[in-house]
Amino acid sequence: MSTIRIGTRRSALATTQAGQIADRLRALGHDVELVEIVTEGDTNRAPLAQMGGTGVFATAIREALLAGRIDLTVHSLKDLPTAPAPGLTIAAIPPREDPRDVLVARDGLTLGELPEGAKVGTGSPRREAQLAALGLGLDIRPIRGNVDTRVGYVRDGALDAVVLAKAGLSRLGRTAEITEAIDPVQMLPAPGQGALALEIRSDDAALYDVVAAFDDADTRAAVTAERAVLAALEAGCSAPLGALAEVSEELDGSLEISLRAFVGRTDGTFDLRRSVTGPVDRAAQLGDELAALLLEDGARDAFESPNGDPPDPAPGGVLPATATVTPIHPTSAAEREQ
Ligand SMILES: NCc1[nH]cc(CCC(=O)O)c1CC(=O)O
Repeated sequence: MSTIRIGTRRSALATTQAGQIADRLRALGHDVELVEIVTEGDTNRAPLAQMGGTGVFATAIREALLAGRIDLTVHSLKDLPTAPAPGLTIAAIPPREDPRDVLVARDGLTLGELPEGAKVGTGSPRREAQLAALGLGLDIRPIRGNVDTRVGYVRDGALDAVVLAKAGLSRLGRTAEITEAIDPVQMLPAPGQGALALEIRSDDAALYDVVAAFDDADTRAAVTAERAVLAALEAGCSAPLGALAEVSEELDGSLEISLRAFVGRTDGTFDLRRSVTGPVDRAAQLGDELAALLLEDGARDAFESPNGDPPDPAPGGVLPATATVTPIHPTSAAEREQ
């Protein structure tokens, strides 16, 4: 097989994730080359929520895939829109890292030890809403930037703490800076957090056969359930929504998913948490059922700001339960943007 070109963003996290997959492919005897792709999310420093919604990071990379400039890309699944990309296939979802959010605080402090009024940085409405719901009187500050920049705000004293995904820190070898792994009872992660998605062109059957071996069925089932909640609520990646599915083995040997979700308001005035359980082969339906429960109990209110502004619409759609190889359907750039 010819050289496998892996497209990656320039950030430390993106190149590390792509590099780890490159290493695994090389260990199987393949030639691999990393190709850097610049995305709008990398060049525009505006808050992501203001930058045209879902898929800021994914769009440019997917265009490079469809154009044949690269053969494979490694997405952070939580940054990937739920709408399927015509002509592309998620060939593998490898075993997930710890999906939890973590606190990096000054002086080794935990959430409970932070003083009232402590400045906590996050650019995520989901994290902001769940921090606010704790009722600790924290002063939540909007921040953006890569992992190094965000941790830097604590190190240089600008902030008392920041909240980050544990998976990002562990992939960068920086777990020593974590001062608390936040219990999902307090903070549910983003759908797909800690998982990677390996995407290829749908007609690249040879590469599919190589990459599909990296797929982990339990992780795929879990993130399918989580992303179904996101899609059914038409929430988009910047909504104050958290979801976590955990797969466990029952006494009879069958595999069960336990799925929890949160929707809230960033000011903490709305906080709704519900859960469902069921067999792994019903992952997507469980997500739909949980979304229906949340809607029944007023989830729509969470996505409307207190001044009554309607939420940003986002396209629906769920990740396929199993990857399929389908021929490319030519699509316009406008359709791919969705
Ligand atoms: N939105 C940025 C982003 N995308 C994926 C990760 C971390 C790794 C992961 O969740 O897979 C991060 C950093 C963070 O949220 O702290």
